[in-house]
Amino acid sequence: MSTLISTQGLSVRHGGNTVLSNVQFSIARGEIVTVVGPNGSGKSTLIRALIGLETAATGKVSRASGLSVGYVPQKLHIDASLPLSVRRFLSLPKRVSDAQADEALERTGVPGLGPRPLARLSGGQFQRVLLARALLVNPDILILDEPTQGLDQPGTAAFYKLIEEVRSQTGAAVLMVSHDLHVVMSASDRVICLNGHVCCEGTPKVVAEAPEYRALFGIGTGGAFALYQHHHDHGHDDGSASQTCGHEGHTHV
Ligand SMILES: Nc1ncnc2c1ncn2[C@@H]1O[C@H](COP(=O)(O)OP(=O)(O)OP(=O)(O)O)[C@@H](O)[C@H]1O
Repeated sequence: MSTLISTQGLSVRHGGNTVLSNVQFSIARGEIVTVVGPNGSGKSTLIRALIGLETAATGKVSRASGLSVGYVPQKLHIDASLPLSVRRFLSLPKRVSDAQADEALERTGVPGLGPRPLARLSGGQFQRVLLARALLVNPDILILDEPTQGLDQPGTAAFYKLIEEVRSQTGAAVLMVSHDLHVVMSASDRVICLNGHVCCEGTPKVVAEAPEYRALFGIGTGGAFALYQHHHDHGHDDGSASQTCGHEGHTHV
């Protein structure tokens, strides 16, 4: 398996706070990996570090040479008065032909939106346009930070189906941050549960059964209460080392 991006002992600080500590991460061609974790657990920071938007305090990030990344950020505020059409937006920052733009919009299920003002799209249409723009760089890896934010359940399910289609058509790896736990569990090859460090990771099944995951997300008998009292002295089925999982009073999502 060829690794596209990896980190070795990555720590990131914001001000005096260590937001990520000692993260080992890697993603290979064609994999769908999802990062889950409570609010403020460092998910966006990890994503941003992977694409070079955050500086490592310790450790490092390695990217395959010539890697093409299609990135959909968590937030993109579009001024409602900005007279920017979908078509023009798709040509930022790099110009694309009408044929390429049409194909990308077709592929993401929103054909014909080109002339529409970007600021007046629905949430679901906007996410699909963002995905179309990310696909235009012919990515080796698509990185999506909470791509279904604000979408209803059918919209969310349709979006993940689309992501899977893109993966099977292009072979691109997909790295997502998500709060849609149920969908994550069915749509990902691998799940990483983050809480300032990697609490647990593995196949969706392994993670769903991991005590750290269940505690963080309030699943099972202990629920949210277990957040404050559970222990992490256990081994993992996948042979990875035991980890300690510190909590700073996060509530579950
Ligand atoms: N630029 C910054 N300056 C200072 N602190 C920051 C900055 N960016 C993030 N942080 C802090 O780092 C921590 C992790 O933030 P991050 O956005 O990575 O979390 P997250 O897991 O993506 O959260 P959410 O689920 O709420 O989107 C938070 O405590 C946040 O306040």
